[in-house]
Amino acid sequence: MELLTGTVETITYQNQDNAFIVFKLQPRGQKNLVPVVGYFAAPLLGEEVELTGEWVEHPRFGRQFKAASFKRIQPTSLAGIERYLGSGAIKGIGPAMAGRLVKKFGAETLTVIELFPHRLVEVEGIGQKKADQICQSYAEQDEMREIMLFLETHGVSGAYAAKLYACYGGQVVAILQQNPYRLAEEVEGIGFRKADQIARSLGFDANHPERLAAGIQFALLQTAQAGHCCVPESALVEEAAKLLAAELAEVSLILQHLIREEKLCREDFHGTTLLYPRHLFYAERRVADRLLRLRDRAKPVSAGDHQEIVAEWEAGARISLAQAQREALAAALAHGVLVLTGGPGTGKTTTVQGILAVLEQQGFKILLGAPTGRAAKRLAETTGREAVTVHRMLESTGGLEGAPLFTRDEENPLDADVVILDEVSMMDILLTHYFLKAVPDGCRVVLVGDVDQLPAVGPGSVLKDIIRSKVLPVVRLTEVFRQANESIIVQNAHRINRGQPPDCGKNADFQFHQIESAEQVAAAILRLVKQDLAAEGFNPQRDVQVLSPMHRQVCGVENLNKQLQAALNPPKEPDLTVTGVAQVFRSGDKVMQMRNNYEKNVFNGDIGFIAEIDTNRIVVRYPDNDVPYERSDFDQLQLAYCLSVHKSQGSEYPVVVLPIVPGHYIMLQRNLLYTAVTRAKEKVILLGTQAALYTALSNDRTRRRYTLLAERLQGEALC
Ligand SMILES: Nc1ncnc2c1ncn2[C@@H]1O[C@H](COP(=O)(O)OP(=O)(O)OP(=O)(O)O)[C@@H](O)[C@H]1O
Repeated sequence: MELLTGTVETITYQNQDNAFIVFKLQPRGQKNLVPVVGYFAAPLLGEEVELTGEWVEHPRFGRQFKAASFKRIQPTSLAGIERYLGSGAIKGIGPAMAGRLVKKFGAETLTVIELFPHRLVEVEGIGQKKADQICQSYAEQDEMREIMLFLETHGVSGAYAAKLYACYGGQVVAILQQNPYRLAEEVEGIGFRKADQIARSLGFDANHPERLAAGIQFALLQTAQAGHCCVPESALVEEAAKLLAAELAEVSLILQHLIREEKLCREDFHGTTLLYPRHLFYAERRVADRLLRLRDRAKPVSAGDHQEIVAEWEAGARISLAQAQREALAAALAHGVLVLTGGPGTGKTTTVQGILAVLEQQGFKILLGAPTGRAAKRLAETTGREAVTVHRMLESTGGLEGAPLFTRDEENPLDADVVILDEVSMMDILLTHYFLKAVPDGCRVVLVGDVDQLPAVGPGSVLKDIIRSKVLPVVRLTEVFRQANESIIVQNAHRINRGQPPDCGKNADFQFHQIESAEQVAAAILRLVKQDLAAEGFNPQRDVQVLSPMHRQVCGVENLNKQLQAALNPPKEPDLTVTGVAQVFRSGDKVMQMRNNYEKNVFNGDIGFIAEIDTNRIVVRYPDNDVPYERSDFDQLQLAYCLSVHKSQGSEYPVVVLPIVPGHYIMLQRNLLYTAVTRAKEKVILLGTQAALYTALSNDRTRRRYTLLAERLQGEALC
């Protein structure tokens, strides 16, 4: 290992994700600049650093210094001090001011800022306020430097330093030494694994109680990520013990402690102890309470026979409703809560129109919404009224994932007599909780959705649980009104839902391409999208949506995205490419927002196109707005040429293309195929093997999610 000391001249490249950095160094006492590469947080321009590393010969870039670590040394030369101060690192000092400071205080400049800041006002252009600002910013830099050094010594990339500093200020080091596991709960972007890495490097024992407690919480949240609201105690202990490589008894002991301290919640149900993360426990309880209360407290409708009101509407609208549709209208008049479910073409929209009309006739103020932007847009189109996302209805004001902030709540409820929500199969327990909190007493709630679709990505199976409970009014529409010749997609969706193979014989709007190998399927998808469908007049980017059951493998989302990007949006010269998390973005790319971002007003599943791109900034054009992303937000975006079926929920596309190959067998489920097919309006193309198709059709074992919502609604005696 060699030592190399010098001044940082330019930062050539910096990758925020893995902290890989390339910069040019002016070695002390030498004339020529030297390229340096390494894995650490970037030093500041003009900073003096001492590098430890070795000289290597890069096949393309030639001789360079590969630094294993570096230490910052305060700049000593006048030019170095000026450069450092003028680099923008210190708030209130630009290059010109840096020059004036160095001219005035010379080699003592940094000492003056640090120890005699009252002298700063001697420099032209610095008043007391500016002097205070410089002094404070310098102190912060100093603290940051200390934190970075501390983190680097413990094997954590300095990229986390800014995050930690923003959260804890100067307390970071003290907090890390006391309980680094706090980070997993308190700092966005740091999970248990990272916190554990820091803790272990700080010398925390593998069986330290804080470690075991954090591991249990982490395991519990992972079950929520898999869609459960709660988990049996024995399963949690086993999972946490495996994760922590700890004894079951040790984990169990800490778990009891956490329960006593109410860090997580417990419910005994028929001899099984179920454990909940606190927020899901309260959400589930309140959703049940609220639904029962709303069911029984609806503002009464004006006198009149409900059946007559419905019949009157039918006559006026010149429509003859099916019996179940009539029941739905009457139930909406009679009860505070109504669930309306049914597959495609069973007349849900028509029924909603009827419900709207009869309730509006009562003089009720009605709001319409859906969990995603696309679904809200569709609802607006089919009803001809304003419909918004649930987030917008609740007037979201930001907050974090899992802890959103809404203006509308029990204290400031929605101004409505009726709220109708569509695509409720996509509502998880938390969003349902926030929604119901904001519904005032006496207001009617109509929940519409297709219970056979995949459940929400988030925890719970709200729609299914409500139906299972049998204590709230539910109308299930089963009669398919669309004729076979009108929509082969609808007919086939119902066949799939019954476990029967789709009819792919004659109709070009529902095709099955028998292809044996996954590689050939991927190649056929590219050809279809780029050539065949384009030749039929479909826009490959806007009209066609490729879906996939899985992320990995040749026909998985990741690979198909890469290939479709190369085929549909190849690099243009000169074209800037920006590397996000494991993917490359280019101008014009079709991308999807991966999680709710209340501040940017863009939500999980929204799709747009990259309108502007720069190393540190991307602007995505969504249908309703342009949204800028800074580098640190890039991980919120994913290429959307191909989407997982889960992510496509609630959206519709003219054409859906779906690989269905044996390699995806874990995910080959009937409701997944059903969800994918029902996304298409005009055409469905399945590519793969008959065997894989039959596997999907015959697998209707949808994994039951652990929730007790149905039991709570039924008033089961829970502890
Ligand atoms: N009672 C009825 N009698 C005759 N036709 C009906 C009846 N109800 C609905 N339809 C017709 O059936 C078709 C499907 O109805 P609608 O759009 O309401 O169903 P949907 O469940 O919302 O379907 P999708 O989810 O596919 O949009 C429409 O053409 C509609 O006009």
